[in-house]
Amino acid sequence: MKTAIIQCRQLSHVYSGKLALSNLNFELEAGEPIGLVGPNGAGKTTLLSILCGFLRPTSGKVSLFGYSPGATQLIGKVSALPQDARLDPSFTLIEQLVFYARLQGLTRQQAISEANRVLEAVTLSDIAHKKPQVLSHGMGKRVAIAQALIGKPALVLLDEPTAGLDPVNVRTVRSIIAEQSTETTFVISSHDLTELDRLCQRVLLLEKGILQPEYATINEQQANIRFITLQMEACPATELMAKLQLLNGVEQITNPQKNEFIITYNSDLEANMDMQLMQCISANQWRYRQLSHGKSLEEKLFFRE
Ligand SMILES: Nc1ncnc2c1ncn2[C@@H]1O[C@H](COP(=O)(O)OP(=O)(O)OP(=O)(O)O)[C@@H](O)[C@H]1O
Repeated sequence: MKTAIIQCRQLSHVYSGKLALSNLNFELEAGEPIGLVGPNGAGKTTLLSILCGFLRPTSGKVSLFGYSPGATQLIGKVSALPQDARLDPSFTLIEQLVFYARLQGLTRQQAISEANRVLEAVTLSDIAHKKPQVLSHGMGKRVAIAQALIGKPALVLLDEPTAGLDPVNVRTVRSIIAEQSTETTFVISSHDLTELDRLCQRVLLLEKGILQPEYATINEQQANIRFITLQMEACPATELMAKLQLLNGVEQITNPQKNEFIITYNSDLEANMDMQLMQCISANQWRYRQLSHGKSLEEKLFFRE
């Protein structure tokens, strides 16, 4: 039986009269990264701060691996990257990482080797002996992630890890998370749904402090009902939808935004729907931009029926 790494029961938080989290109940198991999404002010940072032990909930129960957040038993097991992580300008990167590794109880030699390991994981070994002043914003974020990876924690909480990063750094952070996910479960809060879609199989959606229960996991769907998301170059939407509707197995077509179509189909009736779609597009000399299986996370969360 899988054990819960995070358990929240009737968890609420109020800031001087303002309800930020309302009666959250959920349980998460170790595994693939977990996304935490919601509009500004939804309560994501509040929830992560409670999980880190920085903030005590107003009411309810939270446990990580069976312990209260901040418990000494969780040192080395749980770590966090805050939204605005800061580095000390007076010390080199390796000195700061060694310091944090020592705080976890490692010997000096172990701490040096661990600091080098995490710097390598975020591909910054070449500037290990530089001070933080040389870091770009993206590199600073990667050092902070390196710090969160010290001691190979089982759970890492990342608040907006890619916010404000250029596409190259976003890609690097994404691959760091993907690579480390074999031994660490990440909980990642982000506004970037495309990013989370690539990384996460499971998503928690918060709206005004309330967890939307049906979206605790996003990948459940009836086995034979499948989706294809089709992005087209400019095309006659009404004609395209009418023609696709005639294809064998198609149940429904929606057009949530310009040049984007979601085809719902029954895979028992038509297993090769993508081939059928391509043939229909080609026969009509339309041009497509992208065809992907499934719905995007944005569709699942914000265009739900
Ligand atoms: N220290 C505080 N004092 C009072 N209210 C606060 C405090 N921190 C957050 N809030 C309020 O609690 C609610 C949840 O805020 P929180 O920062 O957790 O949301 P969020 O989902 O992380 O938002 P964002 O996406 O903008 O970072 C908001 O209405 C916010 O104004």
